[in-house]
Amino acid sequence: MNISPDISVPIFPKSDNDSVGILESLPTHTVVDRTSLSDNNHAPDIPTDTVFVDNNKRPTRTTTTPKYLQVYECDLPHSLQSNSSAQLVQSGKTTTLSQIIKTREIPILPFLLIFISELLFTFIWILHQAYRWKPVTRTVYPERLPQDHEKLPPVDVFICTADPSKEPSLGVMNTVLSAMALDYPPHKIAVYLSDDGGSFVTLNATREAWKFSKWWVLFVETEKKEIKKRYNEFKEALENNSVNASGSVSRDHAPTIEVMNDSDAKDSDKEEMPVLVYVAREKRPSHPHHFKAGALNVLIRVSAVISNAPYILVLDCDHYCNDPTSARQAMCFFLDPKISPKLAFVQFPQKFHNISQHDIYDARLHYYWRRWPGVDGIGGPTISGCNMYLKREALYRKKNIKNDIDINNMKKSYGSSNELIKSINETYKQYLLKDKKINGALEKEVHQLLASCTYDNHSDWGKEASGVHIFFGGGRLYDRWKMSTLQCMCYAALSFDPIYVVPFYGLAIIPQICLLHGIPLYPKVSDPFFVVFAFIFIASQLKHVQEVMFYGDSIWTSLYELRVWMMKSASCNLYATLGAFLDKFGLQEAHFNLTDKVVDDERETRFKKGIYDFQGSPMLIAPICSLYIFNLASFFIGMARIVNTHKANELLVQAFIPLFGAIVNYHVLEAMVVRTDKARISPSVSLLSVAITTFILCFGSLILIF
Ligand SMILES: O=c1ccn([C@@H]2O[C@H](COP(=O)(O)OP(=O)(O)O[C@H]3O[C@H](CO)[C@@H](O)[C@H](O)[C@H]3O)[C@@H](O)[C@H]2O)c(=O)[nH]1
Ligand SMILES: [Mn+2]
Repeated sequence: MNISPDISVPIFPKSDNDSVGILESLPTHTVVDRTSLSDNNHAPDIPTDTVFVDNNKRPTRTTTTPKYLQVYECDLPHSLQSNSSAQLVQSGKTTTLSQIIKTREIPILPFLLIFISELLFTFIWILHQAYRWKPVTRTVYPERLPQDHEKLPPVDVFICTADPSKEPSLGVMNTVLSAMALDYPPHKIAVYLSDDGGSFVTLNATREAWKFSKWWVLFVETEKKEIKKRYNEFKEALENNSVNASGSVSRDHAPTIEVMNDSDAKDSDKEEMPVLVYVAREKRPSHPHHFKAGALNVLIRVSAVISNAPYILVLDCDHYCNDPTSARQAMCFFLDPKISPKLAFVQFPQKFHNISQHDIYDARLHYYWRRWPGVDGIGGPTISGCNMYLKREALYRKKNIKNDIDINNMKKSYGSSNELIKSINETYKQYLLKDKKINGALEKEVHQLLASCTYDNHSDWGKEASGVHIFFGGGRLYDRWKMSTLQCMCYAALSFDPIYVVPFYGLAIIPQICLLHGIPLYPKVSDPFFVVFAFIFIASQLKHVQEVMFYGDSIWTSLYELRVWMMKSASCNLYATLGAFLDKFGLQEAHFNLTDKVVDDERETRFKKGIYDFQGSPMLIAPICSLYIFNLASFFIGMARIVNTHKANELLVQAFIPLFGAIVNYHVLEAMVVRTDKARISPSVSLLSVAITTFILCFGSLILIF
């Protein structure tokens, strides 16, 4: 199931107002780097009272009720009736489970599990309150930046790609072109494309992009027809070039670094262009490559000896800049004398295109972005993987080495490359020769050292950076002991997101099993405490709806968000949590699968129509279906029990829980029994789910014997 599709759409001439992409103009958010107290060498002479950024602090809002906080009542001894057919074999004697259950007055385990689930919900809810403390939104004034282009600092742009069969060249090159065409002095931009597949398809496509970029970057409105023609030719060249895309990818190759240059330049091509560099780092099967993190580390080193810009924009290959002013906006923060000294990066939100009207998969991630102003106000958000402008100096943790001129210590920190160490100590210097060719000695250094697969093993910085699974996300730039409690709470809330799986499963199974056995877990409807219960539930739902609508989304978005949260908890977060534990205890290494960016027309149509696609692996779909069938069955059997035993007063809450789940996830039922299209839930997965449900119905009751 494609829960969060990354969908590329080609950019079109930048004068067309429909050029699209990812970097949106506002809001921008910043992060404070407490480890790097820079003196901001790169800032031009700017009076300290110049204001580039307006921190518009919204008033703190009051607390809210937890999403699933439930109150635990424990004085509930009940005679247990069971029609379970499950049988237990005990010391050679067969005893029905219901008999065992009947002999126990109070089953402790279900109460304990529900209590733990509620505690976890409460704990995560408390962590989330930190987001409400001090939300900040910011406004930038790019027009106040120095008018003299020479005063703007250079920017290196890093773009990562790995496999042209999954990440089609056209999309990748559109990203490259969007970065080259930023509204920024062209000679201050150097774009580095990292190709982890070491593929000639990507190398050739980069050469084609370089040729086209000369038209694109220097494009003027009157040449619109011409540029469209050129763009079509460029597209065609890429298509022809991509014929054997999957066969071109290699996991075992020497490094290739090619600076695109003007060997075929005509005299008329004298205008200044951004630098474009293709980098395929060395990869060997025997050496861990650390995925995107490893690729970015290589780009940091290679770019240091080629353009060494003090600021770095990181983009995924399908996240292009739709707003050409993003670099200037970022500079409003970096050049602000008050903000800059403690600033490590400026994070732009990720925006996705081709999202259907209702966004049934919650692909816009509004749930996530809604919280961003809250983290901004209390020290700054995490890096979200791409679309951020980083300060190079902060990456080097220069504060630690500022006074250290001992070359051996430097080599211990940064590895054996003299050129890299020189670049760290010096302020910005253009290393490229005029004809955009690297000189022989430097070329050797880049190939043999900086882009090699073993360089990281020989430097403290490399070991530290490579130790993080995906790049330096989530506070890598922070000294965790210097973070405020509130900021730690926000970061913890983010990291604990998958932990929801535990209380989610608790509430999706335990009350239902108890319902089937007539064991009440919650207050009676006639009990005054029931009102508290109902209030907490309704208030939490209404609070969610209010948050969604306050952000500008429709009421339906809250339903889709709830659905996606439930589906994720039931399936992918379950595996993610299990995987993390297995990895932690060394039982199974965590791995990374590249997201397929190829757009499948049929899937796209379904997506646009708001029809869920259940063609994913049965591993992902079966837990969702099983929980659905189990809850539906529990509801009906439970209702029959309530009617027969007149226990509505005691069991109503427990009947409501599966009913609520079944209504919210009606689309699962529809996909199993109503739909006939290709993307429905296949009968085999439904059957498997029925088997799993039967298993839970039979053996789930075991928890009642403790
Ligand atoms: O060995 C690899 C694997 C991936 N990538 C690149 O890394 C980027 C992200 O990979 P993708 O498969 O698109 O992962 P997603 O899960 O969609 O990425 C999200 O999650 C990642 C992990 O947090 C972040 O780094 C990304 O920015 C964020 O968009 C892409 O440009 C890939 O080409 C590499 O360069 N080398
Ligand atoms: Mn992606």
